[in-house]
Amino acid sequence: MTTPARPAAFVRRPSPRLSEGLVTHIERSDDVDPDLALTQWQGYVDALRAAGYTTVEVDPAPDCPDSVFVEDAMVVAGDLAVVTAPGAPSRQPETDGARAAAVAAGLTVVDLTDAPVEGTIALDGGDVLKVGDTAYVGVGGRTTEAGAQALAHHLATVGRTVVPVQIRKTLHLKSQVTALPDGTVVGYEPLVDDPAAWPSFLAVPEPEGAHVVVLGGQTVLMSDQAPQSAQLFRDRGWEVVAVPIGEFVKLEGCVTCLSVRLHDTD
Ligand SMILES: CN(C)C(=N)NCCC[C@H](N)C(=O)O
Repeated sequence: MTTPARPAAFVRRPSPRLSEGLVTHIERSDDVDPDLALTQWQGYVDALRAAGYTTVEVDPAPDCPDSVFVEDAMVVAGDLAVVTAPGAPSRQPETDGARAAAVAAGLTVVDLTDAPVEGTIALDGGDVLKVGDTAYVGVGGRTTEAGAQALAHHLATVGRTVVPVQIRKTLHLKSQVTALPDGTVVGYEPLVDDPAAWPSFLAVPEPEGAHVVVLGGQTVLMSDQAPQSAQLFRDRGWEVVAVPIGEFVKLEGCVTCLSVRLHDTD
């Protein structure tokens, strides 16, 4: 067992079948380019490394078109990894590799479904937005009420509290909002179910501007498809690393979905 130096991030190489990935809230694009996707994925991984992350590759799952969106297969809080129960049947085989990687990384690994909860337990990691000791969980798309309750059961063991949030407009909660360390929730208003539900909401001018990965310090990673939002973050004192991820956006992905981050304080 080799525990990666932190900050670390799990990533998963795109499947050659990426273009067959699921789309729910957007129109299917007929020009997903697997070679360009691989180049963009490598650029994303390089950006994490340049920011000081140790990247750990989860074994590829070539038969799972959406497996590059590794965030959906596990939720990590501190040293605990909760292997999820993806809401889409085609994505359920992705969890075996995620579990193996989490075990190999020396994390304490539990299965979401091992929880004393009634009802159908389903949850995608993209529905879990962590802000301090709170995990907001989007319910209504891929994640069920029982899934949120099961996550609450597991995260309670590491002192975290789950707050369910109903979602309707987007695939995942993190498709509509992400958060800065001070609790500011960032979103593109037309795609946010209820901006007023967030105590500190920052509206950005582009859909892709809603997705930030805080790399530590004052740096955020985001898509290069949101230049005005990037400027807004710069004006607020953030350094922005912008990466091209357009091939993944065509499949309803964003910067958060392409990795699972492990921080000392997470
Ligand atoms: C925060 N987001 C958006 C995610 N964590 N995952 C995106 C998964 C996209 C995939 N085609 C699907 O439909 O499952």
